[in-house]
Amino acid sequence: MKVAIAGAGAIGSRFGLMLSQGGVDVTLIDGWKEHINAIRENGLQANYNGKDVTVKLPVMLQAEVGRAEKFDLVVVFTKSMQLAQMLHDIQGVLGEQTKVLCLLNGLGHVETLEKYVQRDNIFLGNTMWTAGLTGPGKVKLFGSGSVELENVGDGKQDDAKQLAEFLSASGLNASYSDNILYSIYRKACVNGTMNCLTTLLDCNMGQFGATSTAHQIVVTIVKEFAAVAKVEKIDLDVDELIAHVESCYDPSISGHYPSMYQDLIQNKRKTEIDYINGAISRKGRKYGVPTPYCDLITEMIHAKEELLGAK
Ligand SMILES: NC(=O)C1=CN([C@@H]2O[C@H](COP(=O)(O)OP(=O)(O)OC[C@H]3O[C@@H](n4cnc5c(N)ncnc54)[C@H](OP(=O)(O)O)[C@@H]3O)[C@@H](O)[C@H]2O)C=CC1
Ligand SMILES: CC(C)(CO)C(=O)C(=O)O
Repeated sequence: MKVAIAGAGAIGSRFGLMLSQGGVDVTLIDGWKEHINAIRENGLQANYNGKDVTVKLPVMLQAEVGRAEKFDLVVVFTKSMQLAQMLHDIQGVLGEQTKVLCLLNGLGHVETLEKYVQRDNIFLGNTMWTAGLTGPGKVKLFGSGSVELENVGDGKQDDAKQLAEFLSASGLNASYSDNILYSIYRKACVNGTMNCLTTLLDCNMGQFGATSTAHQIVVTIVKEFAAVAKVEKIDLDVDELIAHVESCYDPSISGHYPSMYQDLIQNKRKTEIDYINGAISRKGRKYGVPTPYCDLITEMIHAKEELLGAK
């Protein structure tokens, strides 16, 4: 299977590396010139579970994708606000049969995907793998993770199951979910707590979890997500979700600085807050459900973006 990772930042690079080590023909596509040039010249350099590994992978600059050979599978891994542009730029390598798997954090990506990809070819999911960029062409990868995915098109369950098996063959620990909207909300609860709180408090997940107020803040935010999801007929199991969020304090991943922290604190880049807590605030307003913590967090992250001059 010929695979492209469209959006080969931190987590896209992890997937590229693991698939390549699993023997898959994988190409990285990204818009960041220095990053793509560094991988082209020196390979993708990873500190992978404490060992230095270099992997030679074909790369393409997003703006130069053109009409190269079609891929069988494209895994999109841009930031939420870059998704539409990426899908626009890679049209030339999407064939009639090309499956597009979206594992971005956040809510509302199907609407964007459907503007560029036929519904039958869209697969949606999320991942608990972690990754961090340490410079152009360089990533730090540790810990373990998982992927959950489902078909968006009717009757494409078998394709989704095969896709999960295909990813698992490279160690990505993927499974088919028959209720991916539930899983996406479940993952959004992790991002709606860990990502914004570590960013506002300038700490990693374990350090946040060790504070005396962590549990109460997590409980309140998860309850806001659950109240909004309920209006959409998705019944979140609040206790299980709190335990799931708090599994981020496990020593195997507690040292991770979430992707929002990497964006704003490390790289002074704008965040995905409007697709996470901001999405809950908007939905809450629409449905008449109060979401005071998500409202405040969204405003505070935007204020911090302004203070740090994020681009
Ligand atoms: N990192 C993680 O551990 C996880 C991330 N996710 C999700 O996956 C998606 C992708 O996230 P992630 O891989 O972290 O994103 P990254 O920020 O690492 O990469 C996304 C894009 O941002 C641009 N970019 C990143 N850093 C720089 C820089 N220093 N200078 C210039 N451009 C840069 C690049 O594209 P361009 O130049 O075109 O802007 C890159 O493709 C998001 O939805 C995220 O929430 C999900 C699970 C875990
Ligand atoms: C859950 C977590 C924190 C790591 O998978 C993540 O999704 C992120 O860093 O954005």
